[in-house]
Amino acid sequence: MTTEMPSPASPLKIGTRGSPLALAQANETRARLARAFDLPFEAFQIVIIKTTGDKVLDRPLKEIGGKGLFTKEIEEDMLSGKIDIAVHSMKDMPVEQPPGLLLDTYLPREDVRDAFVSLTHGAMGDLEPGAKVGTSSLRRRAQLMARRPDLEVVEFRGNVQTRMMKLGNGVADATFLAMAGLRRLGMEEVVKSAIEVEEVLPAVAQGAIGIERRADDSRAAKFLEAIHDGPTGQRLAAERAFLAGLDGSCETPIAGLAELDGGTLRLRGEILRPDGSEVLNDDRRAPVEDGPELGAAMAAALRAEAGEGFFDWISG
Ligand SMILES: NCc1[nH]cc(CCC(=O)O)c1CC(=O)O
Repeated sequence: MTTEMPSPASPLKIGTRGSPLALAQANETRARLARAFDLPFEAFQIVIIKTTGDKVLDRPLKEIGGKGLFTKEIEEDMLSGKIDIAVHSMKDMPVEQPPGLLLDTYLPREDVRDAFVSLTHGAMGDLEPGAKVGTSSLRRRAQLMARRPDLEVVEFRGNVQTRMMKLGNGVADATFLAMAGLRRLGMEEVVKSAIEVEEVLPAVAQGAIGIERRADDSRAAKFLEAIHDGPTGQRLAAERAFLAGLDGSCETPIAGLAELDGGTLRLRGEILRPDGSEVLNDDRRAPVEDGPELGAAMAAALRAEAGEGFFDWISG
């Protein structure tokens, strides 16, 4: 079977959420595809899909609950053929995909660090006791409370523009955002300081863009193979195995980062009680091809160290 080339008359359809960050990521994917195959941009069509997570803005995500809040509608449209591929922030993706879909293509990873963002303070250390930090991330909340129990955490949702407005209105004195997202939005100027991973370990898969497709779509497979970044894939294999081994989702305060050092993969992992009162860390190395085993082994070790109560507390 020869692969039909996408053309402006018969484009490859790229599904995405409509947020500014999601659109920037979809456009980056489109540009990379067009460049790799020397095709016009119009051979790749961006299709915006509204998800439950986009519709419900007035409640914390953990209250709305359920996996795939930002992906269900997109995956349904892919299975029904309305779109061919979908672009996602890997940080937000469940470790397993629905039957018939594959998520195994990654663009080169951006900066993995969190950024300290504030209109009034330069770094976390400048915040006076009682200062308010806005975040809706359980990981960032727990990490902050572990380091600075004297600060107040306030619930903070919405896109980057909304969060900057809330800082301006005094809802919070500071917030944490991923460097990667701010870079992709061209908004790096709001960053007061980048937080090194030794200080705050980022979320699993932070800074990585993944592209999903139907398992039986050979045309999509051929196109995605050309833009896949192997090293990012090796790193995410370890990180996502770690998350899977902890039954982790966006509802669990877990951090993890894999890095390549020649033929060696270094994985750092962290689990926290939601109130930051206990933090468990691990740091291990393995050959690059053993990422899944490395992640699973670290998850098992931290699970054993934490004991049952640690996780009951998380889900309770
Ligand atoms: N959960 C929201 C989300 N998902 C991906 C990013 C940023 C881009 C990335 O980490 O790849 C963000 C915002 C943030 O954490 O600042």
